[in-house]
Amino acid sequence: MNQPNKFIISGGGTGGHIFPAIAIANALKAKVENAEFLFIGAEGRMEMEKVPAAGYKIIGLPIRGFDRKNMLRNVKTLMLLAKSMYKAKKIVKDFAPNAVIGVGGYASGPTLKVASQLGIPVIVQEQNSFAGVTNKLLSDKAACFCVAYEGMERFFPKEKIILTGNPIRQDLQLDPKRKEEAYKFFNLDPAKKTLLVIGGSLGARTLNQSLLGHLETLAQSGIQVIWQAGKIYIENLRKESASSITKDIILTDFVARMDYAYAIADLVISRAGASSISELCLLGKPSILVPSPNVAEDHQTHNAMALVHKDAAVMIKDVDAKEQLVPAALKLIEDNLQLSQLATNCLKLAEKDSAARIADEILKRAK
Ligand SMILES: CC(=O)N[C@H]1[C@@H](OP(=O)(O)OP(=O)(O)OC[C@H]2O[C@@H](n3ccc(=O)[nH]c3=O)[C@H](O)[C@@H]2O)O[C@H](CO)[C@@H](O)[C@@H]1O
Repeated sequence: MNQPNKFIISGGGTGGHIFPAIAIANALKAKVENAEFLFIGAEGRMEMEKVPAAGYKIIGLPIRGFDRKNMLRNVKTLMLLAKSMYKAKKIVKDFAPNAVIGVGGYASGPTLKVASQLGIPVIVQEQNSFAGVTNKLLSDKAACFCVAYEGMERFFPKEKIILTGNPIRQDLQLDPKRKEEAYKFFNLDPAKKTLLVIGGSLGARTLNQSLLGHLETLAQSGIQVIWQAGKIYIENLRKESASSITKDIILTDFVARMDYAYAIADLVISRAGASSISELCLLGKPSILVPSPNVAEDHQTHNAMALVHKDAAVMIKDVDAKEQLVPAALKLIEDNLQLSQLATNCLKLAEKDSAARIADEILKRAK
């Protein structure tokens, strides 16, 4: 019997949906000879850039989110939704995949809906402890839901849930050679401690303001910092921080080589997005988590608390960050005992081989 080898993967919007999608494709590629992939994303969103950079083809739908405040704008949004459904149907029919995988985000709604209408098996991967709107709407259509947290039967039928963990990019694995390369890559000093600051895939205003307010202290602390500010914040931040940025502070909009950044990080300050948390656990990185208050049902606090309860991370609330974050980080990064306890405890929470396990579930259900 021929092995299923054609897959559509749909979703995106932020790195938290896109990178798991790429990890799933890579895992399928490792298992399936002559595998063919097509990604379906939303026009103008991050996936249209990141997916081709990972070597996969993507087509964009003209879809966008509903605006709760501006009803007039939603008339246009409805028209775009109809257009997206039509376009998705044509793409799915033409490509004729053996399975369609949804990772959350606007584009996965129409794609998964038309796939299920066409009788193609649909598999959903939900990264968070709280299900996204699109994924919830698919609860009766999908063949299974690969999830990362317990208790997801609040959102999906119990018999369809499989606890796989979040698929993490394989290229993040640490090795000593990579560490050496990483110091060179960032032009940083192996003799100094390194603090990595990551505001999720888009950057985080609160983290930026917290660092900006303590820049002098940071510059004089003797540690070095990789500071990911986010595409929308970087320009202003460069202006505001110019006089205090030393060669020990690397300010960037986005870290393309997260493998290098993690490799040399003694401590990570991070938002509590699902993939960020899974990566910190898999790599055993001590962290201070500052959950975003701007996400559905405060799910980042739930994500963070799963670690805090096991003494596997420190949490600082968004409202306290400006005052407490930098002093807490400077204290923790010098406390080798606490750093190593946090590292050991978060390693215990890692779900290994998630991408390969999800690929197996997809292959079991593909037509
Ligand atoms: C504000 C918002 O809506 N956040 C959501 C979004 O987060 P967000 O898109 O920030 O996603 P995650 O924290 O889950 O993942 C971020 C990913 O981007 C990568 N990365 C990040 C920064 C960088 O400079 N370079 C880089 O490669 C990280 O290594 C990681 O793989 O999706 C997540 C998964 O559904 C949710 O849990 C978050 O609540």
